[in-house]
Amino acid sequence: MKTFDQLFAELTQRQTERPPGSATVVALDDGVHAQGKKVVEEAAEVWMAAEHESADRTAEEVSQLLYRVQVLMLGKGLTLDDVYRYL
Ligand SMILES: N=c1c2ncn([C@@H]3O[C@H](COP(=O)(O)OP(=O)(O)OP(=O)(O)O)[C@@H](O)[C@H]3O)c2ncn1[C@@H]1O[C@H](COP(=O)(O)O)[C@@H](O)[C@H]1O
Repeated sequence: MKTFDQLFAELTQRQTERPPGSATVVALDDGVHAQGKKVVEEAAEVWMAAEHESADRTAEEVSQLLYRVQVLMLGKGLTLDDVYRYL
């Protein structure tokens, strides 16, 4: 189990260290256009799960959306503080 901030720290490390076999490294190399499409795709899956599936399936889709949002943030060069200052 990990928090949003812990996942972001882990993905930041992936971006810096670029270990082989990392899905995040591949997603970052795909660029912001592909990263944005993944955000939209996962957002739609969250919506569909919320309307038609269980709470647990919805939670799983939300976790994937959070992951995709973090990848896009890293792709765009954003930090957590860049976002948190608007909350
Ligand atoms: N939380 C995630 C995570 N969520 C999603 N994904 C990636 O997203 C893929 C699924 O996306 P798809 O668009 O193919 O999903 P889909 O076909 O819509 O699948 P469903 O939504 O139908 O399940 C997975 O196979 C992973 O590659 C993730 N990849 C990595 N993480 C975490 O990120 C960290 C770093 O991972 P690595 O970079 O792989 O080391 C680790 O803590 C991982 O647990």
